[in-house]
Amino acid sequence: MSAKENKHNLDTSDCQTAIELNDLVHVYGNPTNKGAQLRFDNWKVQSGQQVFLYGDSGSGKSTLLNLLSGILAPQQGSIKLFGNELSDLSNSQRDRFRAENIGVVFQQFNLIPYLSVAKNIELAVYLAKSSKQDLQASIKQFVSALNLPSNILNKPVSSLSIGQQQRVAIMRAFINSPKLLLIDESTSALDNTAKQAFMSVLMEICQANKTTMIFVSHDLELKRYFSLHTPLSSFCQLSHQSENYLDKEEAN
Ligand SMILES: Nc1ncnc2c1ncn2[C@@H]1O[C@H](COP(=O)(O)OP(=O)(O)OP(=O)(O)O)[C@@H](O)[C@H]1O
Repeated sequence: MSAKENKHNLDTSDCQTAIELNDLVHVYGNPTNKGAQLRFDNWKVQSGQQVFLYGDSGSGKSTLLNLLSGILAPQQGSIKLFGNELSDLSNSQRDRFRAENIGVVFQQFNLIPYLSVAKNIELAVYLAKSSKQDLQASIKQFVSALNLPSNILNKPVSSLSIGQQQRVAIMRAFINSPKLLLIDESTSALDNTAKQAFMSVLMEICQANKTTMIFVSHDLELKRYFSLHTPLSSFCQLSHQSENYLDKEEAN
C-alpha cells in the first residue's frame, strides 16, 4: 500500500512541506460573545515527519487538529496542506481532500457502532472514491499487522473492546494511504502493554509509508517513540476575552 495509490483532485505530490500555518486565529463563540481565542504563529511540518505534540488540557490541541482536518474553519490566517490552501477549497472539495489525503483517529474513534468492522472500512474507501483494487488483501494485512483476530471483520463495532475499536479506527485511517495522519489522545483507554504494542505498530506503518503524522497526547511517556517533540505553547497562545478580538485586529 503506497501513498501513490491515491488519486488526487488537487496536486499534493511534490510538496516537501506537509503543513504550513500562517497567522492563524480561531475564536469560539458568536460575534457578540467571544469565548476562547486561539492564535497560532507560523508553524511548518515537513512531509514524512512524525511529530509528538503536547500541551496542557484545554490549551488547544484538539482545536488545531480540527482546523487541520477542515472540520473547523479559522476566522483569520492560512492553513496549507501539501501546498493547498484549505480556505480556497469549496466545502465539497475540502471533504474530498480530507477523504483522500487525511486519516484521523480522534478520542471517540467515530466508528459507526451498528456496522461491522468491514463495513466501517469499506465506507471510508467509498467516501474517498478510491478505486482500490486490492481492498480485501489490504484489510487482511492490517488485521494481521494490528494483531486483531481474523474473525473480527464481520462483527459489529459495538461488540468490540475499546482497544480493538482503537485498532479498527487506525485501520480505517490508514486504508486510503493518507499523506497526513492526525491522532488525538487515542491511547488513553489502553493499558500499558496494549499502549506499547499500539505505538510500535503505528510508528512502523507510518515510517514504512512515509506518512506525516501529528500525534497529540498528554502522555509524555510516549515521547520516546518520536524524534520531534513540539509543545503547543511554542506556537499557540490561548486567551479568553469577551471583547471582539477580530474587530480590534482590523482597527489596527
Ligand atoms: N466547542 C467549543 N465551544 C467553545 N469553546 C471551546 C469549544 N471547544 C473548545 N473550546 C475551548 O477552547 C480551548 C481549547 O480547547 P481544546 O479542546 O482545543 O483543548 P485541548 O488541548 O485539546 O484539551 P484536552 O487536552 O483537554 O482535550 C479551551 O479553552 C476550550 O474550553
